[in-house]
Amino acid sequence: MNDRPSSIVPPDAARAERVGRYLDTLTKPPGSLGRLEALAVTLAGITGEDFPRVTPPGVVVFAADHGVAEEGVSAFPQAVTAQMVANFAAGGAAINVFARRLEARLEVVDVGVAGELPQTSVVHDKVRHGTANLAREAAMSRDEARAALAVGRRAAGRAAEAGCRCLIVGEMGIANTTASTAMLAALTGAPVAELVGPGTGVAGEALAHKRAVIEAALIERAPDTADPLDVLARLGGLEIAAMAGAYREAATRRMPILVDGFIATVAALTACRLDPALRPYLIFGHRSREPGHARALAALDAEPLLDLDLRLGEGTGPGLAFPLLEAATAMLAEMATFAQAGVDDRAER
Ligand SMILES: O=C(O)c1ccc[n+]([C@@H]2O[C@H](COP(=O)([O-])O)[C@@H](O)[C@H]2O)c1
Ligand SMILES: Cc1cc2nc[nH]c2cc1C
Repeated sequence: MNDRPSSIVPPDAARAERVGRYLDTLTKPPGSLGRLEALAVTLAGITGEDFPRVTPPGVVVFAADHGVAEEGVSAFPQAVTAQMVANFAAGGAAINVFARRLEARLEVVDVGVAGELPQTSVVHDKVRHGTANLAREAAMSRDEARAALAVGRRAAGRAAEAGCRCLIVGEMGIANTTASTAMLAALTGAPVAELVGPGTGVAGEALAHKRAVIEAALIERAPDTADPLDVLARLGGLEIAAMAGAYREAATRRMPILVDGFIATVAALTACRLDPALRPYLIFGHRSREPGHARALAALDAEPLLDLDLRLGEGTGPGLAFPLLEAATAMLAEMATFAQAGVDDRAER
């Protein structure tokens, strides 16, 4: 647990309740817009506004490399992390496409890519050139984990200062499903066999090898499972730490946070273990195909908005779910009440 008091205030429960009552005055049978109504209530509580605004959204993609890639745990080579950062910078990745449709502010942050990146449109906030191989030694030191958390806090702070009203957090890091699976096993006690999955597409013997690498690392790194920073440092990733830091900063600023898939949810679980006050600020964008995601969501008692068989990362699930948040706020702000529209409500019948 965190040794400092939380900087996150609880959502405004009284306002959320008032908005819930107001929803029942709008021209629809009470509750008939289902989870969209729950979303509107949640957003009112988070923002402290009767008519919350979520536009423009800010998308931050954290990129970092993983030493454990040398164990052959990914279907793609480590160089793809830097190559995809170049693709993000050029505007050609899936998240670029979705962010443009949302008119989102998009920032790509190098928190730990191996090698130097030339792109000027990328925020260079590198803590180290990729983690160490967690199969052989701790992925990083506690100080490096803290530094990566701070990278995330700064990025969320920039999004807020730029006027963003909702934070979408994505990641890019070859082999980060190995780190995330190891962290999730440590944080929940679930067997690796239940959590491990294909990531970018490993199958058959390669998947059995990935499982064995993670199981051995859990024994050899022996993290203190009650200490989330220890789990992060020994088994985690720089982008995973940065995501956790970004969530915390956004919650401190009362911004709703849309969480992506497997890696993003493991980062969210880590951040909630560091500070449980974060949890009400998290809205889960989608259920990933990665098998461990179900367990990570269950650990957070989370029900995601979409289930589209995605397993990409980058913030793409939230990029697709964001229009639901917009619809929830527009419904609240623009629908007529029974009185305004001259529609009989049940009480008058
Ligand atoms: O978000 C997810 O649920 C997700 C599931 C599987 C893979 N990914 C992405 O794929 C990469 C990690 O896969 P791997 O096989 O290299 O560990 C990393 O860049 C993630 O963004 C993402
Ligand atoms: C091509 C590619 C794109 C990605 N985006 C997020 N993770 C990724 C992994 C790969 C391999």
